[in-house]
Amino acid sequence: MEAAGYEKEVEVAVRVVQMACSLCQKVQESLVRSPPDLITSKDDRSPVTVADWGVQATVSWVLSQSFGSGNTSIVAEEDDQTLSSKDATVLLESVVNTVNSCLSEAPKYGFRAPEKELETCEVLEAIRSCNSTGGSKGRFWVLDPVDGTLGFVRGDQYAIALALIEDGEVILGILGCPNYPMKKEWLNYHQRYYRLMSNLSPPTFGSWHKGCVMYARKGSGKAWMQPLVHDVGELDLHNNARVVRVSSVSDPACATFCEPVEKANSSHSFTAGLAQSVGVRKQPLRVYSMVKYAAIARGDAEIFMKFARAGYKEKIWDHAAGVVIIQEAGGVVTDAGGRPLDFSKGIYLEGLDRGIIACSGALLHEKIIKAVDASWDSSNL
Ligand SMILES: Nc1ncnc2c1ncn2[C@@H]1O[C@H](COP(=O)(O)OS(=O)(=O)O)[C@@H](OP(=O)(O)O)[C@H]1O
Ligand SMILES: [Mg+2]
Ligand SMILES: [Mg+2]
Ligand SMILES: [Mg+2]
Repeated sequence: MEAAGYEKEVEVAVRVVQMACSLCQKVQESLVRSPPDLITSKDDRSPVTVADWGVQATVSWVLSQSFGSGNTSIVAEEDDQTLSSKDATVLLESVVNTVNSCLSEAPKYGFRAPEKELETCEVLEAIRSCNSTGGSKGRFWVLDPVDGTLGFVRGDQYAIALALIEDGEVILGILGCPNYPMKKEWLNYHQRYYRLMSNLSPPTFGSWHKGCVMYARKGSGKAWMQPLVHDVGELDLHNNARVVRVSSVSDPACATFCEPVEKANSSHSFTAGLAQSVGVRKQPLRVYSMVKYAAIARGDAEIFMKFARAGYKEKIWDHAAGVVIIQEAGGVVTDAGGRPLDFSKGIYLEGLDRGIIACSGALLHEKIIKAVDASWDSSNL
């Protein structure tokens, strides 16, 4: 990434996301092998795991160390409520161990490890301190420690998403995609491999570069991708990252659209109607997490649509990193009314018109927006 400010922020953020990817790979490996007292449910019945809390604590601790705790404001998905309750001692112990094991490897990622292992109260404090509520003034980080937790617990795709917002604008976005290989052709190999995982214990697990980290700075006109790394020598952003670009396909007949796996998160029937009306012929690519944004940014798919049920309010951590990466890779992201997503109104994307549409180019985007208008009134959304 060329020198134009935010060098330290980019370096630190990419490296801490790399570190978080490694944490998640280890937890996912243990979940797939021996399910699961490391998973629990939140009040809305969505899953949360040792990895969600572990990543949040680790990223919070590293950002505070790197920029000073007084200068580090973080909006993040998880809180410490469940973990602090009396009957969560085993879970909490597991989170603390996971965080300490991850931080002991900090030097591999160019950070200083803590002088001694973090105490339970320090881990809880690191999680709790991510309590910014965002807004239109000043600087804050936005973190989704594990996006697509459902995919994560199912041994499938998930992402670690970190963004920096200043005065309501997303300035940096980093997406760690531990199961999304540098080349999409490697995906099949990976999926076959994972299905076998519960019976096999391959000695090389974790040592092959089966994931990637993507990142972009607003206004740079470039988005980058780096393989997952396991040593400080491989971290060099100049030598070990390559520019990614959106697809040049603009004919809907040749385009692929992606959407959430779960019908509960986005109406599959509505998007199927839209796809048909604009002439998209291929089957939708249903992928967990912000890996969908990564897929558009690097040209593996052309369209991403999400239409949540009425009343659901999208959260900023589910989109901030992905939006800037797609935009800098040459794509377009708006709500269904064609307006930019507004990250300046707190933790929710307030005022979002119906749904989210991300496309590799303006032509496809315009077609989808028109199709939404044409079919919205007869939809049940
Ligand atoms: N009802 C409803 N509608 C829409 N969106 C919801 C809903 N409930 C949750 N969420 C948020 O969706 C995030 C996961 O989105 P995905 O695109 O990965 O969905 S899916 O799992 O592929 O179906 C998921 O992110 P994580 O919690 O980080 O996994 C949630 O923030
Ligand atoms: Mg969640
Ligand atoms: Mg999420
Ligand atoms: Mg999450």
